[in-house]
Amino acid sequence: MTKVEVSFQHLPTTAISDATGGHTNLCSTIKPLANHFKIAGRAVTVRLPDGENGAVLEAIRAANEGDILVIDAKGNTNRAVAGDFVVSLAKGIGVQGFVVDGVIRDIAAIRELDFPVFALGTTVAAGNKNGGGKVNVPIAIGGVTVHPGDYIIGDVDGVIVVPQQDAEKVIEAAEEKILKDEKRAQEAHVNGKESVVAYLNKVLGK
Ligand SMILES: O=C([O-])CC(=O)C(=O)O
Repeated sequence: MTKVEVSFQHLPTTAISDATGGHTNLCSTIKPLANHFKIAGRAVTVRLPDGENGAVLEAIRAANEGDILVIDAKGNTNRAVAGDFVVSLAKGIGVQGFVVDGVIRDIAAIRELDFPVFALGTTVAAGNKNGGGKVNVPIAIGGVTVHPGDYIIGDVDGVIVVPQQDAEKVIEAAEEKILKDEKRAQEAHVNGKESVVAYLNKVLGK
């Protein structure tokens, strides 16, 4: 794993969002399907025709260990982009998780596989298999453009895209923000109620 990947695995999404100004946070309707799901890795992108899911298999074949499949399913909530079988294939080759502007099925089995999926929700219906779709092209998902190889970081607070070329400066800014927040918490709590009041007076003015 690279130094950048290790850093993203340890940084909270909130600090990364503060560092990026929140401009590349996915729409909050894309949620982890279990609260403990956490991902940080590089994007393999998938663009699906509405209601289709065949290209997900091509993306799994193209992925390297630790990659995250980021799937533009056009917001379709009637047809699953994957179920537990497809997820088991992805897990089998070391894919870290899925981020989907759409839905999946077999959620109980996927939770049992402990495979992180971030999605709009679930459905019972399989996706259509008429073909089409593209792997590793620029996509738009949750209001954000994602290029293949961009960093994707997600947890229960949400999902963020960090363009490859911005990664190092975002990590630096996020680390600075964490230190600043720690200093602020220390100042506000060092001496019980008295220091909380002093902090509020400082911020709000007397
Ligand atoms: O075939 C599908 O659409 C997905 C599916 O059910 C599975 O992966 O188990």
